Amino acid sequence: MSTPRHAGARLVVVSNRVALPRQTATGGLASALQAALRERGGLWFGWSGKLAADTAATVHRLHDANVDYATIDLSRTDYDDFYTGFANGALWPMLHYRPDLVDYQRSYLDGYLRVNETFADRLQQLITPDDIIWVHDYHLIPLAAMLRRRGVKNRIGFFLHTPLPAAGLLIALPNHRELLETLVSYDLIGVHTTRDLRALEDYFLHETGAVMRRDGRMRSANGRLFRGAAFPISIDTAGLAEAARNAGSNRELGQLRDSLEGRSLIIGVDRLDYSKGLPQRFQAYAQLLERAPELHRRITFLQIAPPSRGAVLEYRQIRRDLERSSGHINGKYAAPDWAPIRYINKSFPHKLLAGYYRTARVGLVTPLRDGMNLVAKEYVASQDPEDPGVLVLSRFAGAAQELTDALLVNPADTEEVADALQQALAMPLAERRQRWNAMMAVLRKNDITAWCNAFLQALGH
Ligand SMILES: O=P(O)(O)OC[C@H]1O[C@H](O[C@H]2O[C@H](CO)[C@@H](O)[C@H](O)[C@H]2O)[C@H](O)[C@@H](O)[C@@H]1O
Ligand SMILES: O=c1ccn([C@@H]2O[C@H](COP(=O)(O)OP(=O)(O)O)[C@@H](O)[C@H]2O)c(=O)[nH]1
Repeated sequence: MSTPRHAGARLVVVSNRVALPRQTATGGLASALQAALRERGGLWFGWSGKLAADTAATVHRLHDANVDYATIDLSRTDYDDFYTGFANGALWPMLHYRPDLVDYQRSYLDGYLRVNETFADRLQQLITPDDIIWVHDYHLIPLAAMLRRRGVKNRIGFFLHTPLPAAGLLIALPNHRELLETLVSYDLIGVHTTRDLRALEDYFLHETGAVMRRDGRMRSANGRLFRGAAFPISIDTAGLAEAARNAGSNRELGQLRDSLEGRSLIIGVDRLDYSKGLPQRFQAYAQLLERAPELHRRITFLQIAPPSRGAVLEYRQIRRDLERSSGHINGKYAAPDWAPIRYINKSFPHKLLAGYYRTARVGLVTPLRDGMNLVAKEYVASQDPEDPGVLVLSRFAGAAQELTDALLVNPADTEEVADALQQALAMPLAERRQRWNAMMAVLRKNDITAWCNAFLQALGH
């Protein structure tokens, strides 16, 4: 076998969201890349998460545990147009099959392109010709094209962390071709699942005039060779399992356990995002309470939902809706000594979450669409092998392609979700173990290191 070109080369990761040391990373991209980079080392370049008078006036440098960080601030206007406006007001809903929520404005697209140009300028000053560059997510689609225009010849890979809908939907995005065709400047485009890959190839072959070659690469209309492939992202499986094992002495975990007084815990952990299916999840839980009075006082549903992207209208709306709906459920079913739902708009550190997951009899993960959903994988990895809990998982999370031993549900079918909750709560130990072992085998094989190596191996060839 030939030596992959990436062997020994420095890895330069570029993403909008960067998990700076000692920050709680609420978002799968940040959690996953943090784990991948700590293992392999390299440079991580992206947004600092802060606003300043001017975009990228300074490049902030930091070194911690094998990783160099280089981050830039954004001006208020660039944050509004690039992050809130185009990336999360137009691209995110489109990529999550919600064209009805797309708020497309030319000024947002201009801001998006402007920030990508700034990323290209700053990045060019940080890289050397041997570096392998790995760009992440929908915020930075045109970055490679902009780097190529500046003469950068390095291998450049791209990974899309969201789902990719079918071409028939993508073409509803104004100027889709100008934007998406820039992807051909990458040497490799990674997506999570084979469904996303089919959509990618279909888009290029049928909408842009690219052709598929015998070796699996595509040739774009302007003659560039590039390739798409599926790499389901994963977690630090062994690390999570260890954190969950060791969480026992944590004071906050002890407080949660004491407060349960022997009740079975159902846990949900999601950014407060309309793609996560939270209103439907709350409705399914209410249906369970309605149909199974014998479960009253015997179960508690803990939903952790840190606020996210609050500058986008839909995110503020969903927050209000869920406050109403959780209040309604407690108002209707609670007793003086029992609240059926605990709903928390706060983020928790990974290590504590691992203990919470292990305490929960059921992990409830029901996004309407999700690129992968790392919470589903973290829940499984955190379980006690002797007494594992049950994962109820949406068919429309990328994770469902691998975690086929979860109880798979359609999140829009709230009766089905209520059925699955009932089944999970009553599941005998032997079946729980058998399902957990099967899922854990998948996660041991495809952990974050395997994911990172698979992508870089493919990019190196
Ligand atoms: O950076 P934010 O705007 O605060 O949002 C957090 C991240 O959300 C999305 O995460 C995705 O990546 C996960 C890992 O691949 C995946 O499991 C999940 O399904 C995706 O939703 C977004 O794609 C990231 O860019 C954001 O940083
Ligand atoms: O309070 C919280 C909530 C979430 N997360 C982490 O945020 C990530 C969420 O990733 P996922 O892929 O499930 O969804 P995303 O938010 O990226 O769409 C997971 O690693 C969670 O452990 C966290 O650390 N603290």
